[in-house]
Amino acid sequence: MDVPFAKMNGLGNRIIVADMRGRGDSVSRQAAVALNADDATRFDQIMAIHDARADGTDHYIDILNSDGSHAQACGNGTRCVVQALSAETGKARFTFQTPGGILSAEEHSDGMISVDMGMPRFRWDQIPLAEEFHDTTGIELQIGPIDAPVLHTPSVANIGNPHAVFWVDADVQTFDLVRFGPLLESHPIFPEKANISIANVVARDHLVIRTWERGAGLTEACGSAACAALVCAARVDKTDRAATVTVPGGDLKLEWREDNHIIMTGPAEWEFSGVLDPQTGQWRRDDPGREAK
Ligand SMILES: N[C@@H](CCC[C@H](N)C(=O)O)C(=O)O
Repeated sequence: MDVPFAKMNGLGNRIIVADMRGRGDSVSRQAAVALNADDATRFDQIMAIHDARADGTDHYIDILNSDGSHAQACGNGTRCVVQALSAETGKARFTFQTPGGILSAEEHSDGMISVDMGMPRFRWDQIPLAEEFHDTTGIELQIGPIDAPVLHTPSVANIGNPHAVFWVDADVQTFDLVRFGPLLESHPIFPEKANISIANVVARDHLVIRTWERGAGLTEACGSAACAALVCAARVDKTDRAATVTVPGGDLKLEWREDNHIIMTGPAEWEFSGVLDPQTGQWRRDDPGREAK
């Protein structure tokens, strides 16, 4: 039976929110391939809303990357889920169980949405890495010629999902992330692969990043990568604990609170709604009158 869905985005991170409540299945890999084959529904992540599976939570959220792999966290996608559920219920606060843990989120009166992305983890076996590194603020990894690496010594963090952040003092757009990203994403040092970001600290309260996402490739925004860049910078005093992180799609406001929780605030945008078959990916619009603004 078909399910309602919304095509949305979080600063250009292409999100499909699928309403799987009341069903025992999730969106199939076949459906993901079919949706990605259509320009209108091509996505970076699918956020599948399921009935709650843990006390004190509103829903379980399953996260699918565009290559069919499952992710543990999706900051931009979580904001889209909040906006969709808030429009349906009139509620502003939600608690979700995700594969990466329990997330709380709130939609503010100005439409911005804050997500508590939980606490970062920095131990080598929490990222995870394939070998022991005592100092994860900069691990031995580089790309390019041995004597003149293009990118090297990344910081690593787990934000529910694994991240590597390479620091540069140049425009992040000038690095060939399309070439380097897939090589680094699947580097043997990352047994669960990794999201690869290039980060430029432009001020103590402002970073600019660009991300090659695990399982999705180059995206306009990656919320968990923005969180990784901030905490990796702040833990070595490159920045303060609160900063704006600029991604190609726009700005996110982040705060790494003293209680070790990371709060990410940003927008979500509805594009169109429809219904889809979660097994085949066949879909149709159901609300032609309510086109994106
Ligand atoms: N775009 C997401 C991250 C989605 C998951 C990531 N590709 C992974 O597999 O770890 C975000 O906004 O956090």
